[in-house]
Amino acid sequence: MVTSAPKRHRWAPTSGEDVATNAQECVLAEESRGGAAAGDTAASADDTLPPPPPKVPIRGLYALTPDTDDDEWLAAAVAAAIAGGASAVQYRNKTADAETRLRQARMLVRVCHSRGVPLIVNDSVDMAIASGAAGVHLGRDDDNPFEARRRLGPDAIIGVSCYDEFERAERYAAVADNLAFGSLFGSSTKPGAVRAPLELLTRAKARGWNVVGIGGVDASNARRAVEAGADAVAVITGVFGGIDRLPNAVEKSSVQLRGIAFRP
Ligand SMILES: Cc1ncc(COP(=O)(O)OP(=O)(O)O)c(N)n1
Ligand SMILES: Cc1nc(C(=O)O)sc1CCOP(=O)(O)O
Ligand SMILES: [Mg+2]
Repeated sequence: MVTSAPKRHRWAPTSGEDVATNAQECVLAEESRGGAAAGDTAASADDTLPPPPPKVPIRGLYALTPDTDDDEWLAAAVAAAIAGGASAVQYRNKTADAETRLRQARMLVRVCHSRGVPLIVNDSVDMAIASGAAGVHLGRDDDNPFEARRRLGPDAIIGVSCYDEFERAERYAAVADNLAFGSLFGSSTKPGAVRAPLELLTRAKARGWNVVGIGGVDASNARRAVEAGADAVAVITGVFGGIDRLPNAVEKSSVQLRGIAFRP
């Protein structure tokens, strides 16, 4: 289901100050060097993709991308989220066509894996395989998690959406690496999403699962999710914001959220 219109970002640097952000410098410098991210913002002749980092449980800040057709902004914003402390990134785009999604997923594989951060693809095992992603996130309308494990193997990260249903978590706990509950708070990305009580996080944590909280998480409420038991908070708006959020602002929101969400 389409949940939001694609966003155009008019972030391209127009002044020296705008350029002077870590993430933009990183992407632009790598482009000018012809380095790891050079082929990331445009079609690359080099098809080699960096492999995922070794699999570890997702903890702290898990950044999910907003819908956009602006590849340059997306690469810079994701690099900024990682510079700010995101420990995993999910490529989620509910409005782009398949060609755009594959191009963007492969681009983000380069951005993320070259920085030691896993890139998870939303919804589709095929897309995860085709893009060289570290794993996939599956909801109730997506591929079956058991089939996904069979196809992707033990090293892939598989996340499963559980909404407000503890029974769903019990069904998939054996095959999933992480189980997501939400929407914890009111979400502008998914305003109609069912609300999940924080207490579900506590129950899930007590079972020893890797627990992800999602939905309307921002710096004002992330602590409640973590105190209830979330190992990680999955965030779109609270990290990437609305249209035109500059990469340095993405980095700042990531620093703040990571500081709240990461338990040493
Ligand atoms: C970490 C995480 N949790 C939940 C979701 C939602 O998945 P789903 O219900 O399949 O909805 P869409 O994201 O596909 O609209 C998620 N993507 N990631
Ligand atoms: C993608 C998604 N899944 C949800 C769930 O409840 O399963 S809530 C949600 C939206 C998350 O975006 P934001 O951080 O902008 O609220
Ligand atoms: Mg889905």
